[in-house]
Amino acid sequence: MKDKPEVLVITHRHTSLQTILEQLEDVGFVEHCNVGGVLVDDMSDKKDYRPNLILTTSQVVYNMAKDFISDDIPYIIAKRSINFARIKPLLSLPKGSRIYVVNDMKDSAEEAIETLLEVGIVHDYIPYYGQEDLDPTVSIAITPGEIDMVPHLIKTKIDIGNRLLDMSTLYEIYEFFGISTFESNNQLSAKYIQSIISLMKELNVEIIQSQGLQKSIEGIVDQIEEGIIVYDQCNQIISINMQALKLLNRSYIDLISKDISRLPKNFYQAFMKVEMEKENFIDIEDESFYIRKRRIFVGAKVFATIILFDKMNRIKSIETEYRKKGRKKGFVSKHTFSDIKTNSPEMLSLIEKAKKLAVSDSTIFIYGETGTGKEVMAQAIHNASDRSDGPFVAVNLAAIPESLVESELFGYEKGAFTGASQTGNMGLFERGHNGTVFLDEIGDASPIIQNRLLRVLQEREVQRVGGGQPIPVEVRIIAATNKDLQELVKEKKFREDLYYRLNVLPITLIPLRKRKEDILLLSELFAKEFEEKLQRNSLRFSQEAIEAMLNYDWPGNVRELRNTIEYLAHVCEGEVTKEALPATILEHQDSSAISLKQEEIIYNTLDAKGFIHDCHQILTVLQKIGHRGIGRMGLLKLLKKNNQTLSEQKLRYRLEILADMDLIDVGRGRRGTTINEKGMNFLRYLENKSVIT
Ligand SMILES: Nc1ncnc2c1ncn2[C@@H]1O[C@H](COP(=O)(O)OP(=O)(O)OP(=O)(O)O)[C@@H](O)[C@H]1O
Repeated sequence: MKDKPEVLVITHRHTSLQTILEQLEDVGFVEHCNVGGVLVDDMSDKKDYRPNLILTTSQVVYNMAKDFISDDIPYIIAKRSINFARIKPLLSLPKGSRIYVVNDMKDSAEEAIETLLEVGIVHDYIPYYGQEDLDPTVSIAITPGEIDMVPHLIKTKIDIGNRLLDMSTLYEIYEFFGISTFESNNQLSAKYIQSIISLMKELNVEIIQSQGLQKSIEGIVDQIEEGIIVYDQCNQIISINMQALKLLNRSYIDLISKDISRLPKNFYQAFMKVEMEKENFIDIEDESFYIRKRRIFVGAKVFATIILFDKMNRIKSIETEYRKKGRKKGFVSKHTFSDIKTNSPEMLSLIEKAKKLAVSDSTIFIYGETGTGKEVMAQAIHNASDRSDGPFVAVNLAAIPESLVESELFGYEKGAFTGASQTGNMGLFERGHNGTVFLDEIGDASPIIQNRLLRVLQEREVQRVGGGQPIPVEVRIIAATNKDLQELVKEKKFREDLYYRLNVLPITLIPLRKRKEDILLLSELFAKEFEEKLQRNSLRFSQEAIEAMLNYDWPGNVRELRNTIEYLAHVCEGEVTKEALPATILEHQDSSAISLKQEEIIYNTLDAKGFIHDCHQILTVLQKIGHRGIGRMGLLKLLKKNNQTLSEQKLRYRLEILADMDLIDVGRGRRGTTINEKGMNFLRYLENKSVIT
């Protein structure tokens, strides 16, 4: 069995620790993680604390614990809420009383006051944490579990018990480990709603409302953007959020604690007839709605029902936005391996490897920083494979909203909802049949998407929304990401089993800063492209501009370089000076990197033009001639003797470049051309570089 991740709870007080551990057990969290606890005062440097997550009750406690735990362990500071079941005595206190709130530390006493105020129990609170001076006019004290600390003189002592982790903290912990809070064996939501119910039972609803207690309960459901209604097994509405009230055009008082049949008739009928756990699309009063209904179980017993609903046009506008962002590419791939321009030996050997992998049918996993050409590579692989006649379907997983995943990836049956096409709609996997599906930004897939993808990869079939037979799909998967998936797996944010299914044939693209030779090559290529597009004069990069571009890190890689050149093609006439470069490049000159040697810059410039070999020959001849110098025709002859056949025009152009770079001095009249000191240094550099033959 796989080891469960570990959570270490660190508190100051024993009772808090006990309460939190019990609560984590109650909500079923211990099924997912091993939970341990320690009092901060008991921590020792003899022990090696290495949990996956630390949960502490305050920043102060975390700071105290820091001596014994490594900085890189993530931590959550718990927000704690009052135990609703224990607050009854507070409701009968005279309004505006002066009350001590007693706790072991100033921070925790103040936090308890804040919580009391937040839930609407408003009095004149004074934090008490053991001060000597007592205010004789105060006769009431409230404490969350520290009854022994309450001064003897205080007449009325109310212990509201230890505070519980509030829902947002519980959600944060679940989210950290990528545990879906809606999984059927997960009782978090159920327990949460159960606590609301027991509160409702125990307290008179009117008192709660007058005290504003419901505020914190709704606070949570209100954060959800869809309409949400929760009703219990007696059909009583126990929670309803703002969005639902807006969609139903009703007020809170109209519906809370009322029978579910009190909802507007059309909605009530629609909610009752929709299928559980399915995407349902229904027309209500000329408007299409998306409805999803699910039961919450405690053990095997149905405990409550949640309805999530929203207008289709809001979902559609999310969809439109998504289509704009994620699906603009269509189903064809235009790039081939020859579009991947590079002079980098590592990239060239990577391309050779990719060509070999292309012919296999296995899943390919491309890792690379943003803009390094992952999609270009994926398209090239597709076009070099046996599937090149089939479709290439690109899916950007970071762009698909959760509510659309199912229908986008797997399609839907005809009539699944109003406005759906009569023939139904194919999902992206079906569209990719006999071709390639490119899953871009796979590292951004939510746990739910990850689950569904895993199922498709395992079973190689999809089922459309709205039922029907499973449809076999024959696709090759190429996945890509710029995230460290292994790290995400370690952090439990990415399913390990999915990772291994994807990471069959890995390819890692090299960032531009690690293949500086490509900066000039690609700059020249992009310059040509934009010169033609914009009908501009050809761009020439000054030596200083080149140096600055080589010294820049290009975090957006090839895409950033391309955008930069497009910008330069617009703003520069002819020469690109250093000053013309975008501010980001000038501001982020990587001063920590050893700036490139001058020879290296010259080399890169000549290499980008494909002139290295010719210039090497020219400089060698000039070196032999020495300071006497030689005219162009004489040089041409000597080069010919060395089997170097250049036309006069080509030689003239190369000499111009060498002179521009200040490697040779071109004599006027009878004085010939000579190599200068800088040229000699460069020649030595070339000779040391083994690539020159
Ligand atoms: N070697 C290359 N030669 C020419 N153009 C390239 C090369 N690599 C990338 N490009 C161009 O750079 C841009 C970014 O490439 P692409 O979209 O494939 O990157 P990506 O790694 O998929 O980016 P992201 O992670 O942001 O999705 C595109 O315009 C692409 O054509």
